[in-house]
Amino acid sequence: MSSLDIELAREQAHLDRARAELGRMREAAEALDASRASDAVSAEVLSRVLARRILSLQDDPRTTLFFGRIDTAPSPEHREGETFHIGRRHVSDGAGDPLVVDWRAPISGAFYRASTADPMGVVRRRRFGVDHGRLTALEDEHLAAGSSAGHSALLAAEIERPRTGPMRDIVSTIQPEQDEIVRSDVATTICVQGAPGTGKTAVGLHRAAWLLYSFRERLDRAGVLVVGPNRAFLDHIGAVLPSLGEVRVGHATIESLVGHHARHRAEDDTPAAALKGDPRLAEVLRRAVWASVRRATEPLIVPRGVRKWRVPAHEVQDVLDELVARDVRYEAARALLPHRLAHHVLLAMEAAGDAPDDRVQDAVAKSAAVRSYVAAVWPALDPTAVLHRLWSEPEALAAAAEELTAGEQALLLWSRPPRTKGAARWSRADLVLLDELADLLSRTPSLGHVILDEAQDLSPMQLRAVGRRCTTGSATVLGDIAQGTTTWATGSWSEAMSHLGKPGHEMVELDRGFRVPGRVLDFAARLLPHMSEGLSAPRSVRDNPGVLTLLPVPETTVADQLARLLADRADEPGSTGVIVADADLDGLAAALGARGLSHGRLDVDHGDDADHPIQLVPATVAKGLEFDRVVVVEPAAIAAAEPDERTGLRRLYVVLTRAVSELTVLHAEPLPGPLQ
Ligand SMILES: Nc1ncnc2c1ncn2[C@@H]1O[C@H](COP(=O)(O)OP(=O)(O)OP(=O)(O)O)[C@@H](O)[C@H]1O
Repeated sequence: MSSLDIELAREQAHLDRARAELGRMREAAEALDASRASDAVSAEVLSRVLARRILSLQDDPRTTLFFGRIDTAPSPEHREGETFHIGRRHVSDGAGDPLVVDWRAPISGAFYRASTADPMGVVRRRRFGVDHGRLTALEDEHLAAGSSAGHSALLAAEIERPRTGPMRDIVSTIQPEQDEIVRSDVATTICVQGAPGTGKTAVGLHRAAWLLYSFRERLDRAGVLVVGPNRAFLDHIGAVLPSLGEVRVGHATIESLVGHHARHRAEDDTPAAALKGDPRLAEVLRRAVWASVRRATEPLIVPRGVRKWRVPAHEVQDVLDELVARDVRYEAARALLPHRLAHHVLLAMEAAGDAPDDRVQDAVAKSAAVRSYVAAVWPALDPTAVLHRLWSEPEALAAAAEELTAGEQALLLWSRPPRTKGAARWSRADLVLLDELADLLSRTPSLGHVILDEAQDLSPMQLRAVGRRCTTGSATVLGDIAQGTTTWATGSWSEAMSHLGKPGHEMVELDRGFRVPGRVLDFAARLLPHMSEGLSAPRSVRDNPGVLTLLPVPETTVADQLARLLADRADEPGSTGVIVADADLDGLAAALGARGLSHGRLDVDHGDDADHPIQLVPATVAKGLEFDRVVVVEPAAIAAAEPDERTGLRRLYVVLTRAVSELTVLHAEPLPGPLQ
């Protein structure tokens, strides 16, 4: 046996012991009896906590309990130094001593960040190779000052591994620059700009897991939410947090976030959609809501018994003015109004020599006279009624929209207004405005933390919708200006962050690409100078330079060529994505079906499906996804489907950067200029 084998056997013995102790921890949790709690409610809570704990103590035989280890330098307390095994969860022995420490524990930070330049008290970092739950290899890095940083074959193998099925966690190979983001303080809002495949999504998800571990009580209560561009993307990333033991993080698209006020049943044309996303609309809506508070022109008259009490209109107006000037929501102020008015009635009673008490004030506040007066001067509103009026009545819109030109107002008005708010066909952009209105009426509750992915595509009004869900919490905002494919995509992060309501954020850039191999990335980067100014070309850290094939074919043979290409690769491991202009998807799906090629479809509401190694992907759904092999069919058609040239090239940049090992570009039309 070599010394390496002996060491590996020792580590395997440690793993076996850790597994046994995890079993003991699970049995101990199973033996706890929730029914012993002092009352039924506590018993219910306790049994839920126990069930969760038992679940978290399950051992997954496919993985090991640890993937790394650090040895610390000797210290006065530990003359031999200490050893920590780093894994997905904490495991301790019967005496409470740790056998495995959670990757999120403070001590584990050194596993990810220690370097020869700054060893952080670590003398050796060990990584393990793993196969089917057993240790198969180990690799040591000596970090004592002066030694040179080595190349990690295990790290490289992890980065190079073929991709199948949904996204996996990267917990064993988080890079130092990524770890800094993951472990940023809970109060910090971070914006991460990064080229395709630099690990933004991975970092955001690991940050969520780290935050929940480090601030469990606060964040469990307040909630953590991941917001992504579409369902296919959420399905692609949806397994990462559960695999890290975090099952209580919500995942939402912008549409699902704002979609509870009404259903989306219509599409705006691009200029109207862009205008509805414009931040000036926030002021228009605010004015429309507060314009509903009328002037008090009549006195308030409250009959009680044989007497009638009177509050003059100017006194009522003072009450209204005071409530409007307070920084509270419309409905909250409305709820205060009856008592304020009743107070003035009481003052009138006292002035007349009566001595009314609190019960009288309550009764007056609830009286029919006060209620109908309040309904007249401060009417109850609902978001759909306000927006229905704005889009139907030119005068109402003009009164609220002084910052919009007449032409802009005309864009917003319905040509044939629906008779009632219930009959309105709301667009996606309308739903965001309805959400803004709902918040003007009653404050949206804030979550503890929001992870916002592909944030570059959000309109200012959408950013506000996300921002109001983390007013008292913090956010991690991930995106790439170069991948902005909406006409309202942001050109500046500081602007986007101010719409989100987080101007005091930290800005970080990731520039090491883990997905796309060098050849493919260089090809896609040719588009950059034609898309936006000042975007630096991304760098691939992949060992594999990748395969890039440009395949011009006669138009009539595109489907045949594609079918042949896919059939040739059918036995190779890993996933294949065929990315095609949305309008061509049905035709191509039928053509592949007719040629006997089984495939899945990643339409907007259909995520990763491991049963189908070949997926047909509409170009507008490809963002954020990745496949081992990608075939991009007819780039010119993909670019031409967008409303302008710049957006077309950006869409192309997104689809060309989805491949992990091989990109084939199949085209009958000439390639767009920069790619020729
Ligand atoms: N430290 C790492 N170790 C191993 N793999 C990594 C690491 N960081 C990122 N990856 C892998 O690189 C790929 C790209 O990561 P991710 O999807 O998070 O990038 P992204 O920046 O969000 O890309 P895009 O902008 O295209 O959406 C994923 O397969 C991810 O697992």
